[in-house]
Amino acid sequence: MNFVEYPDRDMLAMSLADRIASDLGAALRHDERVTFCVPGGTTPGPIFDALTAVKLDWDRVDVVLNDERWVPESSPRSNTALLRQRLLRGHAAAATMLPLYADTERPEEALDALSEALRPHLPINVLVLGMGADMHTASIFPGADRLTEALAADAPILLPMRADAAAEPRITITARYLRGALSTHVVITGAEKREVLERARTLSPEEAPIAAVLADATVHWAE
Ligand SMILES: O=C(O)[C@H](O)[C@@H](O)[C@H](O)[C@H](O)COP(=O)(O)O
Repeated sequence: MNFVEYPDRDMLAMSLADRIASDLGAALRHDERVTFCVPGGTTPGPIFDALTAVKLDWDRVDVVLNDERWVPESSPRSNTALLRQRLLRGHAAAATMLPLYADTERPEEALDALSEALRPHLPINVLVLGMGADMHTASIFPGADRLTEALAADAPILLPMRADAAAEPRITITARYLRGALSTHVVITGAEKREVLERARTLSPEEAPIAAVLADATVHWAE
């Protein structure tokens, strides 16, 4: 694991956006289409804002979320809506969003269709992940109902996930396919998450799901 510390959150957002742009640019030189997988939640907004100003062949980039809350796009908790509002704008408006939500009551009903839509876009070229203070990443939560399956070496691409810490059912890319990414950046802010991340390094993925992806990751942190 590499750890990079920034003087403040603005610097983190600008520097990480540069780094992501350079990873995407390198991938675009090799591949006709490139998969860029990003977190929802509150941390990545400023990084998305910075990326919208970057000139790239965005029309060859497919963007997909790490995970989604099973809520319609009209909900303030929709990560899909966050992507539309903060990432798919400016230059990045030319990118294609791969769906991680469908208008069904339960994620189980849409699982096969969403998995098949994602399959041709794997492996992920550039992966950005967040982490919760409980050490979850994507929607792989400690204590979640399908945690062991989501961490398994033979896991499917996507799994539905329910956990006490998650307000609604979720759908998540499993650890196997997150670990398959060609470049991985974890973005965290604040003193608490830094301590939590250090502790996670000493724990198993069952206890600390973020530990499943740290080996090849660069962690980006600002107070
Ligand atoms: O849908 C989500 O919530 C995310 O994809 C999730 O994995 C997120 O990255 C962490 O929960 C951190 O969230 P914050 O950035 O809001 O702390």
